[in-house]
Amino acid sequence: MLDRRVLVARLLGLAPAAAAYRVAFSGGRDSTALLHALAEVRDRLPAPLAAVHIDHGLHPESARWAEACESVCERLGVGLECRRVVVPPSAGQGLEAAAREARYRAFGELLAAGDCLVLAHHADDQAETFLLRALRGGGLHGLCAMPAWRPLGRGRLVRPLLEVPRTALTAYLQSRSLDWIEDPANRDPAHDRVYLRERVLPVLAARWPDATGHLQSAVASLQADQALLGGYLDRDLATARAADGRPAVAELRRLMPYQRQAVVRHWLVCSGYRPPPGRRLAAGVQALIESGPDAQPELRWTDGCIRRYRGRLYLLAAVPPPADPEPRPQAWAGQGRLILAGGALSAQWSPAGIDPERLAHGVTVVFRSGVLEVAARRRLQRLYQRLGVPPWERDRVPLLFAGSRPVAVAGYGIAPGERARPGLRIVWQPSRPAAQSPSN
Ligand SMILES: Nc1ncnc2c1ncn2[C@@H]1O[C@H](COP(=O)(O)OP(=O)(O)OP(=O)(O)O)[C@@H](O)[C@H]1O
Repeated sequence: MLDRRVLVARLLGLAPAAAAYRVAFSGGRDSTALLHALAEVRDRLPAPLAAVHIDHGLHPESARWAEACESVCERLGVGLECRRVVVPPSAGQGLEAAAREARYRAFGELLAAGDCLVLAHHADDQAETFLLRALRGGGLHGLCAMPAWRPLGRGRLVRPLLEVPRTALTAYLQSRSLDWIEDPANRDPAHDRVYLRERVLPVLAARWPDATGHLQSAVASLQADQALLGGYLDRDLATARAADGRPAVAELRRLMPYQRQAVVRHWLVCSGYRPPPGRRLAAGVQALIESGPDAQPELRWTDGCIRRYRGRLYLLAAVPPPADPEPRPQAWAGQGRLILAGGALSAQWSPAGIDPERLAHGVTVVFRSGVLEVAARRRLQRLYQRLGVPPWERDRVPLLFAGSRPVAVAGYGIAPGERARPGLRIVWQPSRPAAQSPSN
C-alpha cells in the first residue's frame, strides 16, 4: 500500500525548495493515485500543489478525458492547467514517441522558474523501461532507464514513486474506491511496452516473484555506476577542452578509442543533446578524430551535427536557431542580457577581454547580413579569419561594431587593439531548439 509519509519524504528529498509541485495528471491509474495521495498531505508540502494535463488529441475521447481530469481536480480543490498539443505525424518514430516528445516539450514550456513537475512512474515502469532498453541493445546510459530527477525547462522533473510497485498504487485506489481512465493504448500488445507488461513480466514473476524489484535494484546500481563514471568523464572532458571550451582533436587523439567515444558522448549529454546510437557515434568520432587535415568530417544524427574546424569540435543543432529577423544594428552598453531572436548576448569579466570603456560608450550589435559597408565587410572577413570563426557560424553569431570597425565576434573573441586586462568576455548563448530534449 502507498505510504504517504514516505512519498512526501521522497518528494522533498528530490525537490526540497520547489516554487510549486505540479502533478503530471493523465487521469490514468498511477497519476490518479499520486494526485490523490499528495492532495491528502498537501499541508505537509512547503509549496502549493497543482496539476497539469496534456491533451494529445489522438483519441476520439481525449477531450472527455481532459474534462474528467478537471472534475477530479475540482473535487480535490487542486488547480489544473490543461494544455492541448499537436502531435506531428513524424517519420521514423511511432506516434507514441511523437506524443511523448510533444508532451515533454509542453511540460518544459509550462513550468515556471523553480516549479517541480511530479510524474507517477513507478517500479514496474522502471523495470519495463530497463528491459525495453536492453532489448534495443542499449549501453549503460540506456540501461540506467529513468532518473529520479532531472532539470526540465525552468524547473525540474521528479519521479518519487520509482521504488513503489504498481500493485501498491492499485491497492491505494481500491481502498478509497477511486476510479481512473483506461486508455485503450495501454492494453494493446502491439506496443512493445504493453507486450512486456502483459506477456513477459508475468512469466518472469512466476519464476522469480520479485523480478520487478530485482530489475529496479539493477537499475539503481547502474545509475550509481553512471554517476561515478560521470565524475571521471567530467575530468577527461575538462582536459580535452581547448581554451574556448570546445573539445580539441589533438587531446582526444591521446585517448583510447573507447575513451574518445565516452568523452564525446558525455560532452553531448552535458550540452543537453541526445547522443546518436552507439555504432554511429563510434564511426563518427573515428572520422572526426582520425581523418586527414583536408577532410571535412562530420557526424550527423537526428538531433544535431558535430563538425571539425581548425582542430576543434563544434556542436550544431539539427534545427538551427532562427536567424535574427531584424538585422538592423542595435545599440548595447554591455549591461544585462541582450535578447536576440537566436539567443542571448551578455558580457562577463575575465582575465583578458574587451575594454569595458569601449562597451560603456556603446557599441552596435549586428549580424553579418546587416553589415552593408564594403570596408566594414572586408575588416570583418579578416577578423573572422584571425579568430578562427568557422564558415557555417559566420551568419549565426552577433558582431559588435564601433562605428564601421568590428571590435568583437560574440563567443569567439575581440579585435586586436581592443584588449584590456582584465576585460569583458562577450558570451553568446544560442537558444536551444526544442527538438533537443533528453530521452527521459
Ligand atoms: N497526458 C498526460 N498529461 C499529464 N501527464 C501525463 C500524461 N501522460 C502521461 N503523463 C505522466 O507521465 C507518467 C507516465 O506516463 P505513462 O504513459 O506511463 O502514463 P499513463 O499510463 O497514460 O497514465 P498513468 O501512469 O497515470 O496510469 C504518468 O504517470 C503521468 O504522471
